[in-house]
Amino acid sequence: MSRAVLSLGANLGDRAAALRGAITALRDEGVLVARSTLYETPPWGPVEQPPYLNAVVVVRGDRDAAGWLTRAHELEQAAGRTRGVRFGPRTLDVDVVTVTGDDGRPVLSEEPALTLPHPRAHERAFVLVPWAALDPGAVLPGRGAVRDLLAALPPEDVAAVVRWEHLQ
Ligand SMILES: Nc1ncnc2c1ncn2[C@@H]1O[C@H](COP(=O)(O)OP(=O)(O)OP(=O)(O)O)[C@@H](O)[C@H]1O
Ligand SMILES: Nc1nc2c(c(=O)[nH]1)N=C(CO)CN2
Repeated sequence: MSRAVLSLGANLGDRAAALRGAITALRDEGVLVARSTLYETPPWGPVEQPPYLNAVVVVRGDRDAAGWLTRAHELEQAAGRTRGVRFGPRTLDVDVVTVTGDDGRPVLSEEPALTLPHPRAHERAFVLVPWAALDPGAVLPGRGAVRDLLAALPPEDVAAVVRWEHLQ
């Protein structure tokens, strides 16, 4: 049994359907603990591409860290994702942000195939804003409180992450 925080993102096709489909699948299999609302976010990184919808979910179930990565890849495939450019556009991206074992300890890994906590989560407003809204006391192991990490980001990056359901 472990608990994982997953980051979901989509910027091609019906973005909301892709995120909602993944969240519904996790709920239906009984592992969804909590989900954020959907946020529209400017593209992070070096690739010019359309805006993303992002969300963060907390899941708990009978999987180890590698098992959550496998589930993440299955959800991406179910949304029709094909592997393209690094940091490039996609129908669904599911990243494993952090995993906590039943003993309450974070799983730490430096393996390229599964680095935990996710090595770029601390610098991504599209992860930190939904996560802090979902769990104001959240901590990114090795980096600190999510609220403090958000305070360290450029304010314009944080302000650009907008609750999408309010825009509809
Ligand atoms: N914590 C992690 N969560 C998801 N994938 C990871 C993680 N650590 C390592 N990986 C590996 O990263 C590889 C590339 O993943 P992906 O194509 O989603 O990268 P990306 O989305 O372009 O970049 P990023 O991971 O920074 O969002 C995956 O095949 C996976 O094995
Ligand atoms: N806003 C935002 N930007 C991104 C995202 C994402 O989910 N949201 N995912 C990426 C894939 O690496 C690259 N850039």
